[in-house]
Amino acid sequence: MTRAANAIETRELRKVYRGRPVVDGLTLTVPPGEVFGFLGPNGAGKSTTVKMLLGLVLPSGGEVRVLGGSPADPDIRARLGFLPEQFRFQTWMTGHEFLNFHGRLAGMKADELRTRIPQVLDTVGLGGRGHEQLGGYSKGMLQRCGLAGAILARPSLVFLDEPTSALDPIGRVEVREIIEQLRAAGVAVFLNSHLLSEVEQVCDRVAFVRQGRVQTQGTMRELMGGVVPVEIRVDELKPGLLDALARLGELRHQDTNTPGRADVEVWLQQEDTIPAVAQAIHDSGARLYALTPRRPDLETMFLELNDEAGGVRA
Ligand SMILES: Nc1ncnc2c1ncn2[C@@H]1O[C@H](COP(=O)(O)OP(=O)(O)OP(=O)(O)O)[C@@H](O)[C@H]1O
Repeated sequence: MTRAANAIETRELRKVYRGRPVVDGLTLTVPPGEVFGFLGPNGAGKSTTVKMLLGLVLPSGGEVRVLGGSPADPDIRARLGFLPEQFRFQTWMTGHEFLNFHGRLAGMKADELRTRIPQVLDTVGLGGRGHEQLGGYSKGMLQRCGLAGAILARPSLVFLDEPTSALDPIGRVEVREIIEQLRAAGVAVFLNSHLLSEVEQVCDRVAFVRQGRVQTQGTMRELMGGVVPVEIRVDELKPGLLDALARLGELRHQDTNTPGRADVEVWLQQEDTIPAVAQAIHDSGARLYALTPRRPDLETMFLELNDEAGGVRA
């Protein structure tokens, strides 16, 4: 372990429920101050992993360290923030009381909370609403309040589980800005979200997990480097054209439902193959109307990985 401890380190982490491994040898490293996206299909073991990282669930095997120590250590726990996906609030409390309660549980002093609570309410866009009862908050306001609770005690590592699921587009942008601020302040963020475009915009690195194992992880650039989807529109699929395209890349989609028009999507391994695609179309005698390389995005990557693994869900 280096002196500047990683925010998260797991090695061969396992959790077995009723004889079935749901986290199955998961190895991850998240350096301090990094925004890390944790992605995977439903049932992949993401929440179970987060619970082990927070010390809420005991691993069946392997190692887990957060902020250089054990998540069971109260001093380490005091430096963790957590916004669960399904939060339950005491509806009779005001926003301010809720934060005060959580702040006291985290060991914060009354003096500090008096200045810190209005600050975090402002940060999450609830400035001036702290005196209202949570029972009267909208879903989005509750989620904002939960986020305020997660960052209240100035944690070094924050877990955000679907932090924008209840928010409108403006709220989503605001949460992204809060995540950027956390990064700038050196706080590591472990983000679990099905909104891939959101993850793409904010994360330094992502890991794809499937059936309890990390399938791939890397920076956005590393992950996106591998494949170039190209959309092609021709007047008709002349004989041999599909075969020729299949030799150049992987055919992912075709649509010949509209008379006088055929759409094909082919995934190439490298940009340099694009001229050969144009040549193959020309050689087939088809008329070319569009040849559009798409910048690969996380969604493409996600679907590709899911397909490779057989697309079976846990
Ligand atoms: N306490 C438990 N007892 C038994 N099985 C469990 C328990 N918690 C989770 N599981 C099982 O472990 C598997 C992984 O669940 P987990 O909630 O970690 O997945 P996830 O990746 O977070 O899914 P989602 O994206 O749907 O939230 C699922 O098959 C689930 O049924």
